[in-house]
Amino acid sequence: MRAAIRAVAFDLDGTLVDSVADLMHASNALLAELGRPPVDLPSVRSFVGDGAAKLVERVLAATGGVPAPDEAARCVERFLEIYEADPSANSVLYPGVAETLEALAAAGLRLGVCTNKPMAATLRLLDDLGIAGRFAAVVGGDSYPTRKPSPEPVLGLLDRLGVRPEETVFVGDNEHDVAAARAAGVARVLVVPYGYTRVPLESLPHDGVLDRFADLTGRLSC
Ligand SMILES: O=C(O)COP(=O)(O)O
Ligand SMILES: [Mg+2]
Repeated sequence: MRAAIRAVAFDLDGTLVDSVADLMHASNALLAELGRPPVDLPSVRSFVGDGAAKLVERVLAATGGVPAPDEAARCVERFLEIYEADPSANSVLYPGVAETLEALAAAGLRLGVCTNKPMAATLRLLDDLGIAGRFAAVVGGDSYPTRKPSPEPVLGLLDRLGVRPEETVFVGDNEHDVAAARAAGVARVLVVPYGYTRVPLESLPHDGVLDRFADLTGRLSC
């Protein structure tokens, strides 16, 4: 018999929040300080998903090249300083997210976030958008030695939520979410079609596409 679903784990960027405008803003503030040209929204969108250090590396590669490791590390630090100061000025929840989280929490489900975004910026963003209180646990890209597509942060999140993988549905937007959740052994992996995926969703081993985020409430029973 299949275990009943007791928890839902969510990816953040591209799944719950359209955050790319603020990531672009922080990237361009860094580039201006370096005397480099700005990057545009579609480029930044394609750079998101592997955490802040990779995002900055891709931004630098696209605007004149990646500097030596020390200098690149300073760029990541400066980017985070700028981004963490205001990660939500132009970021919005996708349609249906606030209502659906409220309905799931009211139904007694344990909700969690597993993102590759560093924790400090993640907590500030969730707080600014008014949904921090919905989550019983949050795991960021710097919470464990590895990030998604490793299953480690997913398993860490489930541990903090006090649920087993077979009692959990994971909702994400890209190939790292599907790989990490599958490797963690969750009951079901659902994907949203509006996020920042770099590969076609139909090529990924997920269990279904949520055409509307609100459809999630109907997809949690067997
Ligand atoms: O790459 C990031 O910083 C965040 O990405 P995620 O929330 O989609 O995991
Ligand atoms: Mg994502």
